[in-house]
Order: sequence, then structure tokens, then C-alpha cells
Amino acid sequence: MGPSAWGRPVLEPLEPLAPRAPQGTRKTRPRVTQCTEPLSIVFCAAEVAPWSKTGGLGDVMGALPQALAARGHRVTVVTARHTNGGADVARYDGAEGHAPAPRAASALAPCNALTPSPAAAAQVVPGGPLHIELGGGRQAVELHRLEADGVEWLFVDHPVFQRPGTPYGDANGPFEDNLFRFALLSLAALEAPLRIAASGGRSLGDDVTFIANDWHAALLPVFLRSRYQEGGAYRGATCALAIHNLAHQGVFPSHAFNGLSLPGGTYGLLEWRPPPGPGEDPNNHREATLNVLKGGVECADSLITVSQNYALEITSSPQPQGIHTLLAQRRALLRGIVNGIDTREWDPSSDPLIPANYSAQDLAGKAACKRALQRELRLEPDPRAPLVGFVGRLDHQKGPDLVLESLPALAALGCQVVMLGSGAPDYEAALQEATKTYGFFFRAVVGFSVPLAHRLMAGCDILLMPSRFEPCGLNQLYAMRYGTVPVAHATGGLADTIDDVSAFDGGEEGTGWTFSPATLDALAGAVAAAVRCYRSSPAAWGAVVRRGMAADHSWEGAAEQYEKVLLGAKERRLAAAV
Ligand SMILES: Nc1ncnc2c1ncn2[C@@H]1O[C@H](COP(=O)(O)OP(=O)(O)O[C@H]2O[C@H](CO)[C@@H](O)[C@H](O)[C@H]2O)[C@@H](O)[C@H]1O
Repeated sequence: MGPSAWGRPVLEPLEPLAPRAPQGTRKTRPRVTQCTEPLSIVFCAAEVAPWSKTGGLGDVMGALPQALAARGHRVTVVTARHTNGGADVARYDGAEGHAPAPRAASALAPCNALTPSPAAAAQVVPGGPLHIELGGGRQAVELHRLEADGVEWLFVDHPVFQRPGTPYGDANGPFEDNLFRFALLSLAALEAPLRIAASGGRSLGDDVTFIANDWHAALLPVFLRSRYQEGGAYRGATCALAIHNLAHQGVFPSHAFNGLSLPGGTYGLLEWRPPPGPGEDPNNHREATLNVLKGGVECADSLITVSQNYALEITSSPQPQGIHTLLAQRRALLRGIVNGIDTREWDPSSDPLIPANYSAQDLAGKAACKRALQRELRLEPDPRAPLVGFVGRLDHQKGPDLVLESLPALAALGCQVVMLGSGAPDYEAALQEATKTYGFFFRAVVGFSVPLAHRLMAGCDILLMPSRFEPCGLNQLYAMRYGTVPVAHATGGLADTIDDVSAFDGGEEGTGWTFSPATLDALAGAVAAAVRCYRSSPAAWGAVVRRGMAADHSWEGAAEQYEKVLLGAKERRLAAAV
């Protein structure tokens, strides 16, 4: 491998990318040991549960920092203080009269329901606003600080984060100034530790370990090098880039570079001309764009993605913008680490958001949850009808169209089906339409409701995940913990985390059913296999349920793997400095 964009050699990793576990191999997590070399870790992310969750990134940011703090690291999370005042994402609970349970803020709908949440208790960091050079001017941002669960949470306040919608956009699409908004967030994450130390807080020192998440924070390593380290600050710092979803890369017209207040010499790091697609003229050079994620990939000291299988997929098969070619060149720095889940929030034995609690030893509560869900959705309260659920963004990635197309097949199997999701207006309309056509066994809830997501995980028998691609996926992990059996496309992290029952001889292993390719026939075939087991062999079904519930998907193992990657990058940095 040649020199990096910074003229430093790209060093070989500690271990090569592990190949995907073969079918019929149980996927288990390593146990953890305490870290003896504490790091100062600063996460930067666009969304964080419970304050601004819209999807899986928020879940990860709401739990991984605590897991690293529990291992003895000093952990800070920097995110935007999204205050938007809207209420649309909570409309299901409002309209249907299902008020969120009076619990932690995680029970609330996402960013549109910020009050009351721990953010309200965050204190403004003294010393006045930070002044950040960006977009041709000095931007004044205020930091709000909160310490909880052993983690320091910093919320960046600026007018661009105070508007209706999600952290990313509104009904009209992505916000037009997203490049500015997320550049500002990335710079604030670099400034924040300096301000906290200057205002009498703990100093993180010079060798901070930054973890930038997705394209929204991918300018952080670029700014770190060009605006800080070249000027003598953060000399020992490193930055890991965590890729949660390569489908979103932050692509803008190339002239947008001028608004980033970066030295002209860094343009090449962000410029990207997607290579010609298969069958296209190889001399057909596409127009240059500014690709923020590409800049992050070029500058990060290490790259992390959220499952081993996805790490292989994104370096070996064509990806949006053709970025797999660059990732393949940087493969030596890339690690796939399967996400964990917050086992305090997602615990059927204590979850206050579900009608009855239960455990693997006593599943009576799960049957009660199913009855309650059928009643709530006005489905026939038939305990023998396999209740199939889908929860997720209504996006091509998640395959909601495949679920809708499979409805006749699922009806023929005697299933009841419920979908909870929000997203693309066309899909939302299609879900509403299907409720009219298939009302005798199908219900759709269009909206974003964390409490309902919990009730679905507890009340369903099967969770259907026909994602066309899935970097990791969290819902299959929640489902297994709630004794709900996943039936999923064998892609990305779904293949890494679900042991396919049909791949094991004798049916005495496995935690779900997987299928490939992501077609209607394959999906229907896998659901049929699951339903056969459900109906014909309650003992075998119960064993699948219990194995899923027993699997360890806590964050501890993943945190240990993060730590290894971060320490490795630090060692390489030290070695390069000698
Ligand atoms: N309508 C709704 N109401 C309530 N809750 C809803 C909901 N729609 C989605 N959710 C919740 O949002 C989260 C989504 O998690 P996913 O793993 O599917 O993440 P997502 O695809 O957003 O993110 C990306 O990042 C994550 C984290 O790394 C990867 O797991 C994933 O593969 C990748 O695509 C889950 O907690 C889910 O229950």
C-alpha cells in the first residue's frame, strides 16, 4: 500500500480482516477484561439517544460511550443541541392515546420531543460562546454540558440546530446547509475539549482519541490534521472514523469546498470523481464532487464499520459513489465490529414500556404482550396466528416494499402482520393503502414511536428484516432479546448476528432464519420455514426463542474491540513520531 494522503505510510493492521463465519457456525461474542491504558475519547455524532435519536446511529451513541467509560476510559460525546419544537414524529402516541410511559427520556419520541430530558438539566459551559471560523465568518456556539453514566455529554448550541424536523432535514428533504451544519459540529468537537479545560474542567490532554461517526462528522479528521496538528495542537491525537451506513456520504458540488475554511491543499482529499459503472466507458470521467466521507476515509487513523461482514462487503462489492475502491486501498485500517445493544433499555424482564414482563425461564408475559398487541391493533386475538412484525425507516435499504409484496404469501401462511415505520412519502402511502386492502390481517403504523417499537418486539413472534443491505442492524438483536425470532436477508450484520436454524443439522442450533437473495420468493420461503416450525413443533420453536434470548449482545465485547482498534492507532501514531 502506498503513502497516505498526508505522506505518512499506511501501516499494516494488527490482524487481517476476518472472513465471514461460515453458515452453521455459532456467532458468539468474546468476554471482556478491564483496560489498563485509559484513553481520552471524544465521540462526535449527529444524533444521540435519547436526545435526538432517529435511527441506529442514535442508539449506538447512547450506549457505546458508557461501555467504554465502564472500561476505565475518559469519554466525552459531542453532539448538536437539536431543539425543533415539532411533534409530528410522536403523533401515533398522541392520536391513539398511548402516552409514552413516564420513564427515562428514551421512552420519548426522538428529537421532536426533547422535554423533559436530561438535556434540560445540562449546564451552559462558562466562559462565553466558542468562536469558530467557518463559512467566511466567526460562528458563536454555546456548549451545554451534562455528566451522566460516567460520560460527559456536550451539546453544541447554534441557530442552525434550532429548527423543525429531524437532525438532518424536514418534509422538504435534507437541509440545504447541512455541509455547514455538520462542519460546525465537527469543529465544535475539536474546540470543546480545549474550552472545557480552559474553563477549569478536566483536561483531556494532547493525545485525544476522536471517534467521528458517519459523514456528518467525517470532516473532523480533516480539520484535525489541517487546522490543528499542522498548527501544533493535538499533536498526539488520533481519529477513528466509524461508518454506520455507507449509503450516505455527504456529497456536494465541488465549489462547496470554499465554505469549509480549509487550506486549498486539502481539496484533493475531499474531491471525488465516481469511477465509471460496470459496462460504462472507462474513459467516461464523471464530474468532480465534494465527498465528505471520502475526506474522512483519507484522513482517519483507523476505520471502523459495524459488522465484519459489512466490512467485507464495502471493500469488495460496488458501493454508492464507487467508494469501495478507496476503502479496499485502506482495508488494512478497517475493522468490522458488530454493534451491541443497550441491555438496560431493552430488557423484557424489566421493560416498563411493555404490558407484561417476562424472561426465558417464564414466557407467560410474552403471550400476554402478544394478546395486548393484537387488541391494541384490533387484530383477531388468536394466540396461534404467527404475528410478524417490521420496524424501521421506510427506505429502499430496509425493503418495506418486499414486506408489502409478500402480504398475500403471508396471508396464505395464516400470519398476522404489523409494520411500524416512517420515511419516504411513497412508502408511507403504500403502507396506508395496504392497511385498507389487507385489513383482515395487516396493520401499518406510520410514525416514529419508541414505546410501540418496544411493544412490537415483545408482542410479535417473528421480526421480518428484508433489508437489501444492512451494515449491522439493531432490531434483530432487540428481537432476539425479546424472544421474537428474526427472519432476515443474509446480508451485512444480519448474517453476522443471526444463526440460521436451517444451516444446522438436526435443527438443534440457530436463532432465526435467513434468506438470500432479497427476493419475494426467498423471503416467503424463509417465513414459511419459520411458520412450519412455529406450528408443528412448539418445543423446537421454544428452543429457537430461548437461544436468541440467551445470546450475549451487550456492548462489553464490542467496547473491548473498539479499544483495541483505538490503542492500535495510538501506538502507530507514537511509532511514527519517533
Ligand atoms: N418508526 C420507528 N419507530 C420507533 N423506532 C424506530 C422506528 N424506525 C426505526 N426505529 C428504531 O431506530 C433504530 C434503527 O436501527 P437500525 O440498526 O435499523 O439503524 P439504521 O438503519 O437507522 O442505522 C445504521 O446504523 C446502525 C448503527 O450502527 C446500523 O445498525 C444499521 O445497520 C445502519 O443502517 C432501532 O432502534 C429501531 O427500533
